[in-house]
Amino acid sequence: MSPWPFTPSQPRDYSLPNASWSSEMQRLYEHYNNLCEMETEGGEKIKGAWRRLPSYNRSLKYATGGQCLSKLLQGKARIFTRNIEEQGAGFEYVVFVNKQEKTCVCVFQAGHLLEGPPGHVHGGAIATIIDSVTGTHATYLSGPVMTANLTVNYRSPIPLGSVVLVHSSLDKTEGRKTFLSCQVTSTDGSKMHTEATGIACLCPLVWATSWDSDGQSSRCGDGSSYCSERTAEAKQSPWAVGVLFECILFLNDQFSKTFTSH
Ligand SMILES: CCCCCCCCCCCCCC(=O)SCCNC(=O)CCNC(=O)[C@H](O)C(C)(C)COP(=O)(O)OP(=O)(O)OC[C@H]1O[C@@H](n2cnc3c(N)ncnc32)[C@H](O)[C@@H]1OP(=O)(O)O
Repeated sequence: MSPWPFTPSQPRDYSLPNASWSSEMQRLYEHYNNLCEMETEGGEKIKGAWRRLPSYNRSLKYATGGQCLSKLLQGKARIFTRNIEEQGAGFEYVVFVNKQEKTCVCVFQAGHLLEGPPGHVHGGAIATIIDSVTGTHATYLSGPVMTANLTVNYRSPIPLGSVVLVHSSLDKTEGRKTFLSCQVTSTDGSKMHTEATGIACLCPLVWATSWDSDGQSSRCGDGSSYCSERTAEAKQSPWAVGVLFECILFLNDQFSKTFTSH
């Protein structure tokens, strides 16, 4: 690892396969990944309806130029679902979105550190993956959001180590609010594990950016007019605002350390 924080490099994408993925996880990854690209009759490769979204371990890495800055400014902060170093021990997941249908699916393998009831996944961990998937989906559709409401109904326990599908769909948008429904099911769809609804609210301060139709760069999706206005603002200064925000957090952190050490 370079000691110099400004060395440009690609951030690690945690949604790519690793050795801990079970054959079922790998199979579903390949299934949805194949839907991201289609072959025409002439053998030409074209984009399919689905996109795989990258996943990083620090929020600033999603912003333009954030890879360098995150090393300097985000200190020890980590995205909750990506903070367990051991592969396969925590949240292993990959998110795909379908822009046309405004749906999203996450293939989720729950590791042994997520235990709640013996041999089964903790309810808080289930709510966490639901919040992450609906939050990611709403960000893709509307722009950077905060979860305002999440209502979860647990229908049947999820065995530790198993692979499940987390489906998120858009119910409606209303001003700054994006209403989503979510179901966690077995991979063959025969068992309902969890159902949830959520309301995501566009952030008052647009400090980060979302993915474009390739699921890669930093632009808002085709959300409401509010979102379009925000997109225009975000395009002008997406990471300048982010840097300012992060600087405030960083200085705040440093001041806190100084005061608590005396
Ligand atoms: C982003 C790029 C990075 C991507 C990383 C992706 C990977 C990670 C993804 C991880 C994702 C993880 C995600 C996370 O974990 S986010 C962390 C958990 N969430 C929070 O901490 C949010 C805390 N709450 C707030 O900050 C504010 O309350 C918000 C911002 C939500 C609204 O406060 P704000 O002062 O701005 O606006 P407002 O009060 O005028 O309300 C606006 C509208 O919303 C309606 N309303 C408000 N609350 C509720 C409610 N409870 N039920 C129903 N409706 C509600 C309200 O009536 C109004 O409606 P209307 O009057 O306009 O009709």
